[in-house]
Amino acid sequence: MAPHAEASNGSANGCATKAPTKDLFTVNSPNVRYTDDFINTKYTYRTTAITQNADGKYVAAPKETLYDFKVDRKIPKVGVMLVGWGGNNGSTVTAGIIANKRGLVWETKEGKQSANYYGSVMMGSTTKLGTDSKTGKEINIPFHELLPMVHPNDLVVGGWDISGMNLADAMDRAKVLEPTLKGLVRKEMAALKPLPSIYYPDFIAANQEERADNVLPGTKASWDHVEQIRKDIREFKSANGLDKVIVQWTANTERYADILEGVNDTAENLLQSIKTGHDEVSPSTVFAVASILENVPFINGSPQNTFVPGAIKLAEQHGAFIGGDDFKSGQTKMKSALVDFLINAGIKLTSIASYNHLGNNDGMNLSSQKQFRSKEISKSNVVDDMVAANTVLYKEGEHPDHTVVIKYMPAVGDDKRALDEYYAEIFMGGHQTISIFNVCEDSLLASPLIIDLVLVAEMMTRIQWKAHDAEGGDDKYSGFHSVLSILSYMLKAPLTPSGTPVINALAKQRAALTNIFRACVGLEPESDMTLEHKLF
Ligand SMILES: NC(=O)c1ccc[n+]([C@@H]2O[C@H](COP(=O)([O-])OP(=O)(O)OC[C@H]3O[C@@H](n4cnc5c(N)ncnc54)[C@H](O)[C@@H]3O)[C@@H](O)[C@H]2O)c1
Ligand SMILES: O=P([O-])([O-])O[C@@H]1[C@@H](O)[C@H](O)[C@@H](O)[C@H](O)[C@@H]1O
Repeated sequence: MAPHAEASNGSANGCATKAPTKDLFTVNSPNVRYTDDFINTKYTYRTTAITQNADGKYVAAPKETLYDFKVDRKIPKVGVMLVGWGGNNGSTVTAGIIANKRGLVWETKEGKQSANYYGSVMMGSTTKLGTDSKTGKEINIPFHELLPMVHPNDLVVGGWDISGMNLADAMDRAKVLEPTLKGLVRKEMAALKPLPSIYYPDFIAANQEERADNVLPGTKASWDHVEQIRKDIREFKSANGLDKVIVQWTANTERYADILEGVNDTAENLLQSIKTGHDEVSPSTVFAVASILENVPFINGSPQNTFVPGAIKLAEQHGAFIGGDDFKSGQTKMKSALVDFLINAGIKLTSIASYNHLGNNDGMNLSSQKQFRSKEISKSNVVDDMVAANTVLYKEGEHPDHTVVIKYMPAVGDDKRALDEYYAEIFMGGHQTISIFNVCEDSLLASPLIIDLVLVAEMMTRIQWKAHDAEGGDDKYSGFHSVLSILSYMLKAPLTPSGTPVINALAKQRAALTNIFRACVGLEPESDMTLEHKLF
């Protein structure tokens, strides 16, 4: 097995498709039917339709839409190919999966530390299944058990990097993990070497050039690059006996690409622009196009506008999944929860100052203005929906002052220092000032998100839906829309289907993820009304 494709878990090319694992629960309902291969549900989606009558008064009417969902229970053998595999996130998540797979325990100054998946919603959190019919107590289950999901220990990891450093040396370069842990995974990591990648210098900071020693010929888009990446994906899948591959961008933040009519505005123009080597097509867009043409999900963990209109249209034409943008790991995750809380508590946030400094290579790349601008955009838009939803506090177009500052300070390495000040108006002219000092070990916060994005994106490839009707054959089923907005909980700037709203409020994002998964097994959304504890 080629080293670059060597499974991080050393898995043999055994049986690619596993039988359904033992389920933690079954749903007892006339609307849910289990077969060996599928969970079939008839689901009533209940919403409230609003109209406005002549005198401007709203009229709210309950609305029901019937869907059939079908979930493939067979858990496939899945590989993830990381673009930027040799980076801090890529090397850290790879070592983390190996450590969990082997159940490693290592010495630290605080004593023994066991491998875990803390920070992963799928692997580290629980969700309420329901209420015990005898005791009335909440029954919570691991989120991962809600649907038949891939286990991250079984993921095969590979990928590309413009730096040819093997993953053991890259792990040392990253300076994220404890030496004792690194020693336990070094041998396996040393056998993992990133595939050569495409490098278009104009899209990332000039300070990245010194590590670019593992690059394919050509410094701007070419169809050879698309074909090589497609070939890499096919070979990785075959060499590891995989059923599926997910590609994820965790490479450097690129500058925004200009949206140009005739260049990247349609799928056809984008494909033609790659063929003619247009210099406004970025490496991340080339990876997205190659993944779409291979029909493997592509997720963008960085803030640049990888998904130019032509790339989105291409994904829709091919029914391929795309998701992004920019892992929501620390400062912004906190912001999307705190702003939601403050505004929904009726507190008028008037100013948000977000500063951070960090000393890793990501920070060095972001010290270049054009790359910082990509990050500033993704970190700034996260409050828009919450502000716009509260017309009591904010007039049309009114919003809090919001500034984002990022500085590169090598000394602190990957341990980013985030300082935030939230300033708000409260009752009768009072003010509230909230200051937060948040040391984020960036790659240890981002790595579980990389895993969640893979697990959820892969699960979505096994969920189909159709409008419920009496006959409705298998051929009527479809996949979810190509743009996987369900991934938004893990992302700063959620990509949504054209014309649909962007939801940044963290609690709403998690509720959407939870309740869509519940619908797929025929369960109602969790409303937290607990009327059983109020009406008796
Ligand atoms: N908490 C976090 O770490 C976090 C949060 C949100 C977003 N991100 C984003 O994730 C990305 C990775 O973060 P990181 O800390 O691992 O950065 P990093 O700089 O350590 O790793 C990026 C890797 O990408 C490689 N690379 C650059 N261009 C490439 C190309 N065209 N093809 C293949 N490889 C390429 C670099 O050689 C490097 O190894 C960055 O864009 C960052 O902004 C990180
Ligand atoms: O997710 P978050 O902590 O808000 O944002 C982080 C930024 O604050 C940091 O400067 C950057 O280097 C990371 O890539 C990440 O984007």
